[in-house]
Amino acid sequence: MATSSRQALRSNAARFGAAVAVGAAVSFAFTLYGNSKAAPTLHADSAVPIYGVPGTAKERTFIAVKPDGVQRGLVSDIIGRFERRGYKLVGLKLLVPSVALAKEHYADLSSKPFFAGLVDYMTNGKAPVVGMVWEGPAVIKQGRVMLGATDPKAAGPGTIRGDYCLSIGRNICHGSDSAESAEKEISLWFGGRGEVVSWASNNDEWVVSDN
Ligand SMILES: Nc1ncnc2c1ncn2[C@@H]1O[C@H](COP(=O)(O)OP(=O)(O)OP(=O)(O)O)[C@@H](O)[C@H]1O
Repeated sequence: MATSSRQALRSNAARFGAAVAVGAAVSFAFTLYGNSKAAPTLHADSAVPIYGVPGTAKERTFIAVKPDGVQRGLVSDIIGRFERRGYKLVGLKLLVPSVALAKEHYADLSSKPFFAGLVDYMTNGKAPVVGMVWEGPAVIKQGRVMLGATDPKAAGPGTIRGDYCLSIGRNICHGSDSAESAEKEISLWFGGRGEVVSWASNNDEWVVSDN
């Protein structure tokens, strides 16, 4: 990883740590001087940006089941794999993306010969897209590992694409490939107020604790 990326992660983590400390202090003061009801679990860490904090347990990534995955009834399998791994679902929506959204999402591929077909396949409404935000340690990198290689013919068995696909043009899913992509894509697909929900899982103690 480049030094600048490491510094960015450290500074993100430091900012997150500071936000948590402030949140804890406010919560403590509330317990002492406010009414005695426990603080709600939802939005307990509302200081976290919707795209999460890379390099921490609050790292987030954008995962999508593309129209072929929805049409083929693979949504529950893909969600199930992330849930069983221990990742936390913090955003979920079903939509036919607009042409503008698909073009912005795939902007880096705009000069490719398959771009027009890719945008049409994502937006023509023959099936919707399921957009998701998943949270947990190293979820950006591990999400890509779980999806498998972009070209399913190179994807290993046990990966989503290795198990279910044959063609690069019908590879059923998408996952952010870096912290920068995750920030861009989560903001693009889940920019609306309240569309990403921070919540405390009762499993955290059993899944993400390092003792
Ligand atoms: N040669 C190709 N022919 C047709 N479609 C392609 C081709 N290469 C890529 N695509 C489509 O464009 C998508 C984005 O390609 P990209 O190179 O960004 O790979 P990726 O980041 O692994 O894929 P994704 O962004 O979907 O996770 C691919 O998932 C695939 O659907």
